[in-house]
Amino acid sequence: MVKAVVLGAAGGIGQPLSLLLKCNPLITELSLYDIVNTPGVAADLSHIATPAKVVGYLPPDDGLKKALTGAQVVIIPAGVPRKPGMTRDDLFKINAGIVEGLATGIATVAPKAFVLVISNPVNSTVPIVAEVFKKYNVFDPKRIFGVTTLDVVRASTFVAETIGDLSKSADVVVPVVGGHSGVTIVPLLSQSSHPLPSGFSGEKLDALVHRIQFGGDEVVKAKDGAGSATLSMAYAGAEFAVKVIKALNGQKGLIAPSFVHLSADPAGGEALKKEIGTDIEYFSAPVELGAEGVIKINSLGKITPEEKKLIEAAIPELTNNIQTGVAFPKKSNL
Ligand SMILES: NC(=O)c1ccc[n+]([C@@H]2O[C@H](COP(=O)([O-])OP(=O)(O)OC[C@H]3O[C@@H](n4cnc5c(N)ncnc54)[C@H](O)[C@@H]3O)[C@@H](O)[C@H]2O)c1
Ligand SMILES: O=C(O)C[C@H](O)C(=O)O
Repeated sequence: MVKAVVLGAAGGIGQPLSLLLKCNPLITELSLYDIVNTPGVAADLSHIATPAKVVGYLPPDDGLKKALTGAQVVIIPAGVPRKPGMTRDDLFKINAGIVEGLATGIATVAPKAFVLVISNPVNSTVPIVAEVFKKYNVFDPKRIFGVTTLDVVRASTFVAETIGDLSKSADVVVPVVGGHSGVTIVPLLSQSSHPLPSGFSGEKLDALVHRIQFGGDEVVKAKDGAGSATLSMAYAGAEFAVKVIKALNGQKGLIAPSFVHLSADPAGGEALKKEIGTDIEYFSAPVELGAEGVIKINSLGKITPEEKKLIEAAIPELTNNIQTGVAFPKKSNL
């Protein structure tokens, strides 16, 4: 019996994500919350012949509280998306307050739930959720995840394209670490389960790294003002959520990169901090999942000098994004 909740469920990501969750038989209750349209989305999904009972909630009559009551997994795709010319950081002004409000709801109603943050800028919104949870004395770093799975999905697809065999894309595994925006996205292509063609180096390799780092821009540009990635994000979000739910149900050996507070690791993430050469608070790294959340944060493994440079280049922006997120709830009156 698993109750999953989508906050922002009527949006571009929220609807297809809710569809994929409704299709997963591991979920028995699916609550959809948004400031608009959730009764319709829920009625529509509720006709699908799968186990989950779907209910839609709106803000009046304690809708958020009702949606969250008894939740084990809460996924947050609420917030505004980018338009061409914007960075993810440009979304902070609006999305920080939205995420803070929703995090307050979770901290007070379902403080033990696993929280999966999709709303951008992820490098800052995850620290906002953590700070709100600290405010309410319910912070458990093992249960708060920034969803960076879309970067992993893109890396698999683009590597399969490079190899010239898209049929392999679902099998290609490439760890992507760091954060979720531009240069903070660091694909460890040297660890790809499917090696790149021989001689694939220099400018070609740089171009592939760049495409993974800035894959979001491709979609924003193509959508031409109508938003950013929604369908691929729903796919990626459902993939990560299902892994978390399987771990919650006792399945062992599940590992996925996620942007987490490094104190989620029993050893405080000290080994990872040494590997990346900095005392940063949050980082996306492969985490081992268990019934209580993060069991441990894995080592990045053997990385090339070029990948080390990419990590070094990621740290200043990442540090800045994290500080912006950490500072936000302290300044707010919520
Ligand atoms: N982590 C990632 O990899 C990733 C990928 C794609 C998009 N995103 C981010 O996800 C967010 C959502 O993108 P989208 O395309 O679905 O946007 P969208 O505008 O289509 O949908 C957002 C939804 O959030 C709802 N919402 C706004 N305020 C709310 C509140 N206070 N409570 C509940 N719901 C609220 C809106 O009503 C809307 O339905 C954006 O911030 C986007 O940048 C992240
Ligand atoms: O690019 C965006 O703004 C959305 C998302 O973060 C993405 O990577 O597609």
